[in-house]
Amino acid sequence: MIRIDSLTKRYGDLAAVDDVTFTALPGRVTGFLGPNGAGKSTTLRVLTGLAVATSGRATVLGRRYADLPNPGLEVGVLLDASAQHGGRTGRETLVLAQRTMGLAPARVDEMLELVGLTRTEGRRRVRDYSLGMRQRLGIATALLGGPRVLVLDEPANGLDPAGIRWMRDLLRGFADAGGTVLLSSHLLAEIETIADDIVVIGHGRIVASGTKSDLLAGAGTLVRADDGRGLAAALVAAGHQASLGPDGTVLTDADPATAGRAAFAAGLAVTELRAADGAGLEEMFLQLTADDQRDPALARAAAPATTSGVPS
Ligand SMILES: Nc1ncnc2c1ncn2[C@@H]1O[C@H](COP(=O)(O)OP(=O)(O)OP(=O)(O)O)[C@@H](O)[C@H]1O
Repeated sequence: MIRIDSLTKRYGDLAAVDDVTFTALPGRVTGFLGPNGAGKSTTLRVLTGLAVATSGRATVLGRRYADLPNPGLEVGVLLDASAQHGGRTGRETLVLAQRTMGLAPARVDEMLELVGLTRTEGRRRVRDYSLGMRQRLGIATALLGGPRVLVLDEPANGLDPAGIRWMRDLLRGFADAGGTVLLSSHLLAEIETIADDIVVIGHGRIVASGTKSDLLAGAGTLVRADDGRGLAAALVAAGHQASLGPDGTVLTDADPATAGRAAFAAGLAVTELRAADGAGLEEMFLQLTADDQRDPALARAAAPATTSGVPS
């Protein structure tokens, strides 16, 4: 289990992470979702002891990362696949980690095989690896010590579609076997296909979190009319929460039939009406995390779908 508790990390005046609290549970894949600069990497860096928190606490399996005697045996970490030493071969990279962790040498070849790097590729220098191959090597290093927890920052970067499917299956299997997976991404679609629980961060703050199904179920209804502003006002006047998105669609917490009736009562012709589902989640993600598009009404509309943390 991973616990992030009232975590704040400041760089001068900037609160890169601002009072963030959430939990990643065993047996589940938790997606940590946010746009560029939202504070995902900073949170993961504090969690893995690479940055010091200004306040609050981050623990893995009940302890701070720095207090784990042989961390690689407890938690596998991949924060930046391109940061691996370019002058070493993939195999050497794994051998070094294997010796540092005090593992049997056979683990190296097992891991190369597991991540789909051939013997020939294992003998090539990392500087000659594609980004996708570096991700695979990074995942091999993370899994080497047989940890119960995985922390991955944008692990799908550089992977081709088959690679993404491979990684998804690998992480699913890891969680199904009782492991805890926390992975970050700025891509909703990626998180949506892989995660059981989703934590959305924007401008250093958690803006929504819960199970994926809760977030999807609470995504509401998307309605469009020629007069979007009038439509949003009519829905609010009828007692619903509604917000006008940048593309003219209105996201409301009313069900589709109720939203359609409210528009009809206001004399507005509806040109599109559907359950928001994933589109609603995307809309919510975009609006809750982008300063210039943020709309307090939408934040309120999203509120019933959110919880203070991933349910335990
Ligand atoms: N060492 C640092 N010094 C100063 N500011 C920093 C430092 N590290 C991160 N920041 C700032 O903190 C904020 C959060 O950055 P962070 O890298 O955590 O975002 P992110 O969500 O991981 O983004 P991305 O998806 O682009 O990787 C950004 O405004 C970034 O510029």
